[in-house]
Amino acid sequence: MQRTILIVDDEESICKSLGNILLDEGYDILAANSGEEALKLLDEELPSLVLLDIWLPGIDGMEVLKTAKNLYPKLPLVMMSGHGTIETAVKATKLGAFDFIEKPLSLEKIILTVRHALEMSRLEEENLLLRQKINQDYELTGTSPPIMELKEMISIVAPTNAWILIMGENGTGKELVARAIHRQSKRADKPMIEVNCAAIPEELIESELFGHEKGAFTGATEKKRGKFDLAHEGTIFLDEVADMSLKAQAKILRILQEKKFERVGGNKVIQVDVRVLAATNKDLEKEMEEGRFRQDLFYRLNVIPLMVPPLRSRKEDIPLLMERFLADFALKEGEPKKILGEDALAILMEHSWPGNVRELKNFIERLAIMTPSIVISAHDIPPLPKEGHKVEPFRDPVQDYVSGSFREAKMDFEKSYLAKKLREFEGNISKTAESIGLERSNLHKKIKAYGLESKGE
Ligand SMILES: Nc1ncnc2c1ncn2[C@@H]1O[C@H](COP(=O)(O)OP(=O)(O)OP(=O)(O)O)[C@@H](O)[C@H]1O
Repeated sequence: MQRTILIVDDEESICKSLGNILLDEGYDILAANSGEEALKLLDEELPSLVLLDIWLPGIDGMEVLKTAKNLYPKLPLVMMSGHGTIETAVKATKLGAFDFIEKPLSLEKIILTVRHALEMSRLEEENLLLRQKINQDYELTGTSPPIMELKEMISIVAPTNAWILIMGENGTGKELVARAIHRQSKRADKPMIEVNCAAIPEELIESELFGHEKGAFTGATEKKRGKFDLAHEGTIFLDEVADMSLKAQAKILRILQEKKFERVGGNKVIQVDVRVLAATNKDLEKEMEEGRFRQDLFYRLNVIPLMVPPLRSRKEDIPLLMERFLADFALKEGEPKKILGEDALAILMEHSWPGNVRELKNFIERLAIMTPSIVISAHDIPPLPKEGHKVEPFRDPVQDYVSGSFREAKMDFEKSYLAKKLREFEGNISKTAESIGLERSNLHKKIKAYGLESKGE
């Protein structure tokens, strides 16, 4: 693409000689001899870069810089001055100038700076477009009440720095939720680093998370930064957090509490500022009860819980999701988008999708590949498994009680509530009783009645 450079200098001869050199380099050139003229040309011609003298009659270079940065924040401006002091250079940089070149001008330096500035601005533009594309890929599709509620919650909690535990069955979109939170947070410009906790071997956990120095162990052929280090000022996303060994959980807990660590084989303490998001498809209450998940880690991570609903509880989203997956697939393959016939849709709406959105997405991709015609009809759909749901890690309490009596439901709720509260206070009956506003003796009776005796008492 042809780039236009605006040269602003009150000395006609500088405009001319600079202009000729840059013209030879293949750029289009505009010139202005005053600040007023420069601002007018900026408005009319939208150049790609400005070379701007500081000393100008009327509106001076610094003022032009300020106004231009205000109106066109992405425009690179390179300041030039014959009486340059460090202070003016610092001031110009603070106002957003790309660079500062002293007069007499070195032609080599000018050419290099111009190339560098234009390359930077091209990369910034490209980066922006890529980010927009990625954000689209990570958009949470759906307009059902549970998804709207989830989106609303995300918009409330994302801008805070709160730690969030995202729960839900496999394939419901927990990772998308984590990305949405990061994107809507104040840390959006910094990285979100994902850690698949289930995939890291226990013996490598420290080196993965904290990094290592060269030669720290056999195979450590070079220094490596850890995930926490890479996520500094950004977000770390601990996926499958319940699939770590207890030993690994203890290690993670320590760093989450102290927010500092040492690289393996190093002795420098590294301090990090990270926001932690975690996700799991397991029922952590049960995992804790059965001793597979540390309570202290649970309380540390679960500052705000978010539940991603299974697809079967928001079937009205299925048509929209299908449309999106068909469109994404067509774009990826460079083929025309296929259309799902009414009869085909009716069959797919019937299915319970135990693998949730991931299963639906894979199924739609397969259908798009296998169906030769543009319209996908009922006879193109292979038989769907008629199974009941997989064992669900999360219960919907209301669903569970529709067949029982009110009394049973109330007792069951009371029992889980008390068990949870007792766990929170590590089995201490006095503290639990005080916290929930119940007489100690009364709590004792209930603990006995529900068989909730804790080991400590
Ligand atoms: N609401 C949604 N809109 C669009 N795509 C979605 C939505 N929910 C999930 N997906 C897609 O479904 C797939 C699974 O989503 P994701 O990986 O976020 O699920 P998950 O809950 O983290 O799964 P797992 O527990 O197995 O790690 C991804 O390809 C994702 O893009």
